[in-house]
Amino acid sequence: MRSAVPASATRQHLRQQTRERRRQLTPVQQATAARDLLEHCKQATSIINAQHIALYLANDSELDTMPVIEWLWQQGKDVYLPVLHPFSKGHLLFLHYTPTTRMTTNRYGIQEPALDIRLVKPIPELDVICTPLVAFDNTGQRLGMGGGYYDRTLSLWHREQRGPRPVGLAHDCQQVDNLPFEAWDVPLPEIITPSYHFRW
Ligand SMILES: Nc1nc2c(c(=O)[nH]1)N(C=O)[C@@H](CNc1ccc(C(=O)N[C@@H](CCC(=O)O)C(=O)O)cc1)CN2
Ligand SMILES: Nc1ncnc2c1ncn2[C@@H]1O[C@H](COP(=O)(O)OP(=O)(O)OP(=O)(O)O)[C@@H](O)[C@H]1O
Repeated sequence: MRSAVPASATRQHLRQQTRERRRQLTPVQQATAARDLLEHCKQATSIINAQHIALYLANDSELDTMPVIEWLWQQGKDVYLPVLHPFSKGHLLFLHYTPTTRMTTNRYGIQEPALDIRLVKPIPELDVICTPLVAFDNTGQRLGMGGGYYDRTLSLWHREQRGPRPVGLAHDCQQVDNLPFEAWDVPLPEIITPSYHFRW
């Protein structure tokens, strides 16, 4: 008989497993992955047609987005980064990011723009939100770091398929067979990895 393992325990276990796999990538593999990601992004209509694009700065062996960000700047696109909301727990703000933006380190050790109200972009005005993730499956289900930050950010998309379009970015080794998901988990309409552009 199968014993009942709570979904939360399985999710936690999957998080640990895929984060560990990602950490095994060598610096050369990371650099190659970042370059291959850029090549896919250059072909992605969702990105080509967007002007206001949110990305993230890599942390904990996540796929490095810096080559994509530099290419977007060259294309004259506006790039935004997530900032932990100063008082609305579990929510993100998105701030304009340029080569001269003043940066700070948030409570998770991730680099983010220093809070400046003038740089805040209301979420509905973003065209695309490139989301970090810890694991994904072959239906576009996504498992994040566990804070629910992106699930909240993408709730409009989830409910009504409007607002900024989410595009997941991940290493190939973050794909898993079966992701147990919860009602609030937002399935992604596309995920770009170094080797493939998934669309659902
Ligand atoms: N690069 C990047 N930026 C991002 C995210 C992300 O996944 N990647 N986020 C996506 O939501 C938000 C931050 N969310 C996070 C949620 C939980 C933990 C976390 O549990 N970190 C520690 C343990 C706690 C701690 O150090 O205080 C860990 O690494 O285990 C980190 C980030 C916003 N910025
Ligand atoms: N739209 C939402 N509104 C309110 N609470 C939410 C919402 N989405 C998620 N949550 C809460 O956030 C918590 C963390 O969710 P979950 O474990 O799915 O995060 P995650 O997808 O791994 O993280 P992230 O989205 O930050 O990358 C859950 O306890 C859930 O109740």
